[in-house]
Amino acid sequence: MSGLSLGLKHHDELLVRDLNLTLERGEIVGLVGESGSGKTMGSLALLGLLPPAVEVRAGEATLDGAPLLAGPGGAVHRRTGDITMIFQNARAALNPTLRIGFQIRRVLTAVRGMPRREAEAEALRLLGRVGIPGAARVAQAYPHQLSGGMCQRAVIAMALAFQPRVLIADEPTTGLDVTVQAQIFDLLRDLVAETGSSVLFITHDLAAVAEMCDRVSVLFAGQVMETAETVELFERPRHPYSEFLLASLAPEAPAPVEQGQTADAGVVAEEKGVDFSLPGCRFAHRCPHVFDACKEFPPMFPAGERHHYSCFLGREIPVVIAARS
Ligand SMILES: Nc1ncnc2c1ncn2[C@@H]1O[C@H](COP(=O)(O)OP(=O)(O)OP(=O)(O)O)[C@@H](O)[C@H]1O
Repeated sequence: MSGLSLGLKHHDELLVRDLNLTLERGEIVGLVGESGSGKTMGSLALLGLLPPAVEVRAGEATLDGAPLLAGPGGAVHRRTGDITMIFQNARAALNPTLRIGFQIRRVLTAVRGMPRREAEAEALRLLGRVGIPGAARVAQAYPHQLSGGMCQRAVIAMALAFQPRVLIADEPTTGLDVTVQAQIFDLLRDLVAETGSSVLFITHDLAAVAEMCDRVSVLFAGQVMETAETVELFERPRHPYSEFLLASLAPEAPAPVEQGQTADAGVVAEEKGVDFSLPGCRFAHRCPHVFDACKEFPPMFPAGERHHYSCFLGREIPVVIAARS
């Protein structure tokens, strides 16, 4: 995905600005950011499922070289199931009036054209594959009869039924207890290794990124602040916002508190103070290093082969900006 910009219809401001994202086969890429930073809208654009008030202003996306999204207007061309998404509240993603097994079987017959008998057996195999004990019994159950963790496993089984090339996992373990969370992480990692699908892992939790992701993009108020391999980001962050997030992860260091914001062990809080109509860096109002250059929108500067960051700090200030200030 390159240069994706999203805006509210009839408004000039951009909700997401110039989002670039690449997923290699079998790779888990994290999109981390606080509530409202645009993680979900960015992925919904790929699915052609943006809410009516939100539109694609610019950007393109391809899937295995084939065009997927061509903005503005954002026409989406994809085969059903090429990209599937799992959400935080798995129970809500399931139809409460239909048995689990039927819901998975329906995908297999409708999307993959499997005969009914074969689909029945495959649905049970998938339920077993995602670690559901007693798959035959669970296939007969309704969603309300399952725990939250079991519902998420069933939703992952349904996602697998599509044989997706890309799985978007939007906060898939929020609300689940830590043991179940760890099991779901293990499951997703195993599935990626097994199927070669790619995962776009959306989260507000940097610790989850450390555990799950090969690479990560850090989003703040619709602007990508930094993108790097996960280890590189943790060891050599270049953006002040990434540094701020990482500092909040360190157990011995009290989280930096800036202008009323608190950070809780790498879990990013909700951002409320951004004026989306201003042209400059969106983190400027919270940045301890803010200077004149930040009135302009910072491009992505390279810090390594797969490491880029959007900040003028430590950079030559472009002549055009120096002249204005
Ligand atoms: N249905 C909608 N119609 C119009 N604007 C929306 C809608 N849903 C979200 N937005 C706006 O789009 C922006 C990005 O929201 P988005 O849901 O993508 O953030 P997010 O990072 O996924 O947050 P969260 O972690 O809370 O899900 C926000 O400014 C939000 O107010």
